[in-house]
Amino acid sequence: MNSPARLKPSRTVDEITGSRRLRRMRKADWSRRLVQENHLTVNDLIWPIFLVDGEDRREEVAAMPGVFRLSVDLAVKEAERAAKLGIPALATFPNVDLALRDRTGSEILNPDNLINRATRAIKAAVPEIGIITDAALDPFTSHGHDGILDGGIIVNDETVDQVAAAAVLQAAAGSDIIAPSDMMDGRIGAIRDALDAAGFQDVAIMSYATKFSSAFYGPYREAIGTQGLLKGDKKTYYIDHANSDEAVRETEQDLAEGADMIMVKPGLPYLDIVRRLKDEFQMPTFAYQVSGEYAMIEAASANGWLDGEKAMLESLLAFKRAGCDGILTYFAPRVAEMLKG
Ligand SMILES: NCC(=O)CCC(=O)O
Ligand SMILES: [Mg+2]
Repeated sequence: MNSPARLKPSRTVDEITGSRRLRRMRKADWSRRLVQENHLTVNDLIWPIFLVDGEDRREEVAAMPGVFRLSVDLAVKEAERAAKLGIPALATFPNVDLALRDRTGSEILNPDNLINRATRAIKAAVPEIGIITDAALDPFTSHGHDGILDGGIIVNDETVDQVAAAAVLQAAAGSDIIAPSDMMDGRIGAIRDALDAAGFQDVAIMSYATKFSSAFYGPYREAIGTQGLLKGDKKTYYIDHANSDEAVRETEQDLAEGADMIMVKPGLPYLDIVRRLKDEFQMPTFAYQVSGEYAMIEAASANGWLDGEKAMLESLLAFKRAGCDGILTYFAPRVAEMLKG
């Protein structure tokens, strides 16, 4: 019989590899640590947190076990914890009272809206932590879209005006980085102009340069309460997930308009985009490990189908390997605890 095991190879492994045996450096923990190329540290973490009105309120997001909507007082406590853990920055996302949502998302222009109140409270209590705010309309609109809806169309330019005005209010509340997630054309330049005109030259912009139309945002929509509201999809403004050149064009434009940092979203299924953008632009590059990615790891882990902790760490290190300078991740406090201990 011609069993493969019995075939005599014509060359030895040393002949085949030229004695370059790559397993040599993998033989022990110490040698693996010595040649490890990428590392995850607490400095790589941005923690997205969800906000809700009220006091002493802490509601778990059903599709995101371990993730909570927090009233501002509790968000301040979590910010204190994050700062103690060494997490550099938080990104806040509000679940706005339904009564305050309307067709144009006008509540985003309230200087005392949930985001701005949270920013002020956190900055007052924990000035050393960075605050990143999203100047996007979706938590504020009655239809869950990221723009002003007019005759069935998400109108670009009116949305940009409103987002730029909201960015100034967020900066005035103490936000350090404005991170607009809506993908309207021209928003980065408009926000930069508006911030500069208002004297906020030092407030940075992290562009959601490449936000793809994706099924992985599902649990987030539950978290901010837009899942029942959203009609249709966001394909007229988010990037088609079939495209990669388009992501380069979007990023080029946002950088030309004044973005200080760029972000890719979702994360893990889009590492090719991360690598491409890092190679092309050499800018501070981030990825958002979104709600659906978190939920997948958590669900599989809860079922005993994979080791959740290991999968979490592996996924985060993969972002570093792909070229990320940092990751927005709901795992941030858990990872920070682990890295500390
Ligand atoms: N503007 C922020 C998001 O859309 C987050 C999406 C997610 O975590 O699924
Ligand atoms: Mg763009």
